[in-house]
Amino acid sequence: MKQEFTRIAVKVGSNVLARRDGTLDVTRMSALVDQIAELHKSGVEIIMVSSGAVASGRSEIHPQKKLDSVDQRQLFSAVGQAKLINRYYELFREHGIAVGQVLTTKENFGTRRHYLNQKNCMTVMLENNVIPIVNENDTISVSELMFTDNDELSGLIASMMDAQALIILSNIDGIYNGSPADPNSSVIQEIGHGKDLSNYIQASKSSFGRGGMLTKTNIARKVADEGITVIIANGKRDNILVDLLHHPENTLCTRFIPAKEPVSSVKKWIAHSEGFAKGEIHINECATEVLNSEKAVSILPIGITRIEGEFEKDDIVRIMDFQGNQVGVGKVNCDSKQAQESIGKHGKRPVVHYDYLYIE
Ligand SMILES: Nc1ncnc2c1ncn2[C@@H]1O[C@H](COP(=O)(O)OP(=O)(O)O)[C@@H](O)[C@H]1O
Ligand SMILES: N[C@@H](CCC(=O)OP(=O)(O)O)C(=O)O
Repeated sequence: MKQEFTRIAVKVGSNVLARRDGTLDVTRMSALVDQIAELHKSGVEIIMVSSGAVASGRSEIHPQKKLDSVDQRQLFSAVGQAKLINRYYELFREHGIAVGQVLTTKENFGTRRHYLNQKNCMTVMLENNVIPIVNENDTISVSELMFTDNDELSGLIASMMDAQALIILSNIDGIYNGSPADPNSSVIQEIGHGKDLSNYIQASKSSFGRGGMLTKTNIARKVADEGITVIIANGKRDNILVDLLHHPENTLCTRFIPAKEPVSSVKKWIAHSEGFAKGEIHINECATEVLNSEKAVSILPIGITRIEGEFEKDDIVRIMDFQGNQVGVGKVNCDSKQAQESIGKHGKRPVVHYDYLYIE
């Protein structure tokens, strides 16, 4: 059978893997592993992003004294990740498939070198038929160092690995056009570019989830804008992964339609690096207009009105329009002092070159 996708990233949410009481649902894990093994054998390269470390550690350890939330997360994830990966390892081994663990942190996406090291690691794993199983290193990523949740991480991974599709498995069939609890609401099957979903999304999340549907939606949009199909589906449904790939038209899910224009890999990195921005470049009205047009333009000193923050050459900065709204992210060609000195001048080199500029 001809496959629509030959490289996919699959994110499995905590609540897909955890039972109501927080213990690891090994039956569900085993069913997902069977499906991934089937797809792998049919030639699809798969990168898994699996949550579940904290959830699986919680049921294993019962601390004597009350722990604060950071201590709890560190303790549960240290124990739970070992248990989780061990289960995956054994389950995939029954199919004769090798898996490897990749634990990462937000910091590892901040510099291009770390980014490329991670990419290389997962590329060599795929080349050797090893399935990478990625999770955040929850033992050391605490408070502001954390990803919003693993949806954010899965978006970064899909983009970094040039996946054709990102499948986000949660405990719900997709994005509903109202409260999922309301019998009158139904799953939105296709979401095109620029559709505002904010009215539909409730703040509620599942018992073990971290980010909720809002982060899923924001990430999905961004990733789809980079040319990657994003699918949100129910990981608790039997055979869901195989059905999504082999019978997409008959399988309930929400599908974000990808942008047609491919985005370069450097731009993909920049698009996801906003969290590392060191400063801001404010541009005038004319520069804002050109930037919003279809033209490929760089940020030139003549269009800059103000520089905020201190940055070095190659750092990431936010691009702000004349009304103070963020319009993009870019990698700077000079440090903040040089940028400051060049403001408003003609005939100078771009402060952010088009190749290193991502417009939102
Ligand atoms: N419009 C909506 N459609 C679907 N789910 C929604 C919507 N609004 C809020 N949600 C909630 O988002 C939850 C999924 O997000 P989350 O708990 O973070 O899952 P995960 O652990 O899989 O990442 C659903 O279980 C649901 O309660
Ligand atoms: N890294 C955490 C995942 C936390 C998280 O983001 O969970 P989810 O919202 O279910 O994707 C863990 O493994 O427990």
